[in-house]
Amino acid sequence: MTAQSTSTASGFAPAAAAGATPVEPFDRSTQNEIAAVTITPVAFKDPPLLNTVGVHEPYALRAIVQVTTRSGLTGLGETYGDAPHLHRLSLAADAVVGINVFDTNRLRFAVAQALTADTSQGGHGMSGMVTGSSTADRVLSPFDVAALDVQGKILGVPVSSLLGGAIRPEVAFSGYLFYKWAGHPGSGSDEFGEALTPEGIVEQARQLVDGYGFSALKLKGGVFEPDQEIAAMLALADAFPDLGLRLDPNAAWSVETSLRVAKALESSLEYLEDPTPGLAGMAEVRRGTTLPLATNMCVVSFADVKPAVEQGSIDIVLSDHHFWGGLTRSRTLGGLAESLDWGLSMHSNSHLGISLAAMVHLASATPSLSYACDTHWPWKQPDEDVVTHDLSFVDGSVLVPTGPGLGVELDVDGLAKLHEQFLESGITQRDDTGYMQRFQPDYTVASPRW
Ligand SMILES: O=C([O-])C(=O)C[C@H](O)[C@@H](O)C(=O)[O-]
Ligand SMILES: [Mg+2]
Repeated sequence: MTAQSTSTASGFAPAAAAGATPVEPFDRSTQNEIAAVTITPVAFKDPPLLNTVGVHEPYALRAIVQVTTRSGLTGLGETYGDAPHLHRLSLAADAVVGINVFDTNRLRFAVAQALTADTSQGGHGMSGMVTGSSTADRVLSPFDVAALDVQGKILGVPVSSLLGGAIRPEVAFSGYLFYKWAGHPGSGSDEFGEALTPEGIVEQARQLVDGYGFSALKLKGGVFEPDQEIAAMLALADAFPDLGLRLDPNAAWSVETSLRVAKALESSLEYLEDPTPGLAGMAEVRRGTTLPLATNMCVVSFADVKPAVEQGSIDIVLSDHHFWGGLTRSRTLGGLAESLDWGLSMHSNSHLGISLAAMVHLASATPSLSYACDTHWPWKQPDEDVVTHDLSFVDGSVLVPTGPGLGVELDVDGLAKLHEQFLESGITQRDDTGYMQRFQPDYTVASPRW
């Protein structure tokens, strides 16, 4: 998908324009205007990771956004690859042509305006585990990241410098543990093997800690009876007494069950993530436990912040530049967390190297970040990516790239291969539930389930 045009930028969205007078960008050079946008959907291999809505399909989808200026510089962004999201990205791609890459406010309003007539539903790339986040912010995100990548290349500085400067030279990540089948049905065992018991989870944790040196671990729960997940967390606490532990059932529990689990794990976790659905339910759980409550489900956009504060729903918000409007707006979230005295952590979906680089730059330049960031990285095949880079995990952390922009280079062959894989996969929209039902036809989703 390519949008190429010489038209000028779209105007400001009416709501955003109220009280604001559009001015000429400081950089009048047309050389830094966006001349073309290319959107390439890709698919990469993903193991059968279980969660409360089903199981990951054999391929995870992403879309790679390339933004090229009139001077021929290209910036990269990465986002979800579901069909409705691809459609919205293409609407936005047309709208951003002609905008100067330094004018990220204008990018935001052009994207919002391009989506006003869009009536397509769904396709948010999260298989139902994040609801209510802002569609415009999701679509904006890869354009914002790509614009910052180009800005960095023009100025010869890393993206972290454009976000206020790295205040830490490396970013700590948390290993992401999943219950999983040995392999996708019919394809034998993968290199991680089965993890369906507390012992299996401890063994998986050992693999991740040995391979990456993580200092924190998060278990994706909401898969088995809460007592089994409590047992898994206690076994992890026993095996890894020095690591920060988190449990995230993606709102699979009632308030009552959440309080029971919180009591059992009160001295073993650094936080409990989204035990129960909704701001009110979270607030009720929070009143009954001393365990900090974190979320990437009930506070997922700026509109959620005020009611969450009013109701006292959370202690920690998980940022994620993919649904908080890119790196520029994620900085705003960092500032809000700081002033609200919320802890700040970072959420992750299955992702490739562009997103890893963006996460590292953002985390390095976010003073209020108070926890190791989630990453799905270990579940990706090392030979599948769309960029070349020297990002690697040492003692659970990734060094912040110091080269211009994101510090990653497009791997044209890698991109072509993963695009081909996307076409061959036949997957057009993430559907963990539908995939699960192919093997367990009576499987249903419930929130809360227990
Ligand atoms: O923290 C979370 O809620 C997630 O990471 C949601 C993800 O979608 C994860 O559960 C997954 O991919 O199965
Ligand atoms: Mg979560």
